[in-house]
Amino acid sequence: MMTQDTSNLLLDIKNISVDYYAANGAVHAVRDVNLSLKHGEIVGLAGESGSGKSTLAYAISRLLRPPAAITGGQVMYYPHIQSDERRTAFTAALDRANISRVTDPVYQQQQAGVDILKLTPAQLRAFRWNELSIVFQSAMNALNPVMDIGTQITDVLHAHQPERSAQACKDRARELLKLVGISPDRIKSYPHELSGGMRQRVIIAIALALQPELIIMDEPTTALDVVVQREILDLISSLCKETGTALIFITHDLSLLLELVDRVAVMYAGKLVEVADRNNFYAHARHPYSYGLMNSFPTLHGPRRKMVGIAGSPPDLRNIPAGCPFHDRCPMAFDACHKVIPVLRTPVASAPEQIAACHLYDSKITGRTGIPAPSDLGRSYEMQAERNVVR
Ligand SMILES: Nc1ncnc2c1ncn2[C@@H]1O[C@H](COP(=O)(O)OP(=O)(O)OP(=O)(O)O)[C@@H](O)[C@H]1O
Repeated sequence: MMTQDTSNLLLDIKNISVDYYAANGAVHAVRDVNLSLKHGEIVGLAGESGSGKSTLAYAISRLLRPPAAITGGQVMYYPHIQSDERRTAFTAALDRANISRVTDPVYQQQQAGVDILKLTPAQLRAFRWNELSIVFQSAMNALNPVMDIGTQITDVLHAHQPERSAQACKDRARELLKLVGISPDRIKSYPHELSGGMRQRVIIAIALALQPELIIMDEPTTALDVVVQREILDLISSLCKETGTALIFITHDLSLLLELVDRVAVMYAGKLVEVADRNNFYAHARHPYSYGLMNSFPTLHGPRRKMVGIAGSPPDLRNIPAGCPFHDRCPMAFDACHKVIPVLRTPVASAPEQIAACHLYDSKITGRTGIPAPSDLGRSYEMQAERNVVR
C-alpha cells in the first residue's frame, strides 16, 4: 500500500462537496474533493470556467454564503502550533474556546490539527489573515480609492495585531512595500497614482502582511497585460519560497500555472481529475481532459505541439451524466466510461504522486496491462477533430 508523506502537512481537504441551491435544482459545484498541501508548497488549481475552482477556494476559507452549502467533508489545518510565536492570535483563539485539536489516526504521527469548517466566528476572524489570506480576481480594484496605500496596509496590521505600536505598523508597511518592489517613498500614494501592476503588488503586500501560512490567489493577474502578469507571478513565487508561505493559485491558464507551481491539480465538473507534480504533468498529463487542456494553449518552452482544442462543453452540474463526467467529450472513452465513475489512481508506479481519475489506467477495466502514451492521447484528439470537421 502507498504511504502518504505527512511530515510537513499544512492542509488536508477531505471529501469536500458543495452545492448551490437554485429554484431549478441543486448545482453540485464541488464533488467529493480530496487534496492536501504541504507547508510552503505552491499548488495550482486548473480547469475550465465553472469547474468549481473558486467554490473550492471559498469553501476552504469559509467564505461561502447561501445559496451555497458545504454538504460534506473536512478541511484539516495543521499549523506549526507549538514552535512558532507569530501564530499566537490564532492559537490563543483556539485555546480560549478550548477547541479540541483532533488527532487524525490516518497519519501515524501524533499531529494536532483543526477542522476549519468547525471554527467559531471568533476563531475564524483570527484564522483569516493570520493563517490564511485570499486574493480575489478583481482584488486590485478593491483598494480603497480615498485612502493612501500605507494606511490600507497599516489598517490590516492594527486590526489583527493591536499590540503592535503605530510606529511599528508603519515600519512594517514600508518593509512590505519594499518586499513587493515598490519604493517605500510611495507609502502616501493613492491607488489611482499607481499602475495596475503596482496596485496588484500592494494587494500582495497586504496578503503577506501578517505572514500567513497559506495564501489563496484566484486568477489574480487576469486584468494585467502579459508582461506585467509574468513579473507579478515571478514576484509571488519568489516571495512564497522566501517566506515559506504555501500558495494555492487558481487559474484556467495552464501556461501560467506551469511556470509557477510545484504541483498541479485539475478540476472538471466539480471533481478533481488529476494531481501531479509540475514536471510529470508537463511531460505527460495522464487524464485525457488534462491532456486536452495542455494542448489548448501554446507553450513558451519545450517542443512545438499541434494544438487541438477540446470539443463540446462541460455537463450541467444540476444533472451530471452517469459514469465519467468527461466521457461525452473524451476521444478515448469506451463502454465503462459511460457507466462507472472513475476513482483517482496512480497510472505509473514509478510516479506514485501522479494520480488520475480515468478508467484507461485501470487494467481490471481495460483488460490490458499497458497504458496509453501521451502520443496516443494526442492522436485520438486529432482524430476526433478530423471527425468533427467531416461532420
Ligand atoms: N450563486 C450561485 N448559484 C448557482 N450556481 C452557482 C453560483 N455560483 C457558482 N455557481 C455554479 O457553480 C459552478 C462552479 O463555479 P465556480 O465559480 O466555482 O467555477 P470556477 O472553476 O471557479 O469558474 P471561473 O474560472 O469562471 O471562476 C458553476 O457551474 C457555476 O455556474
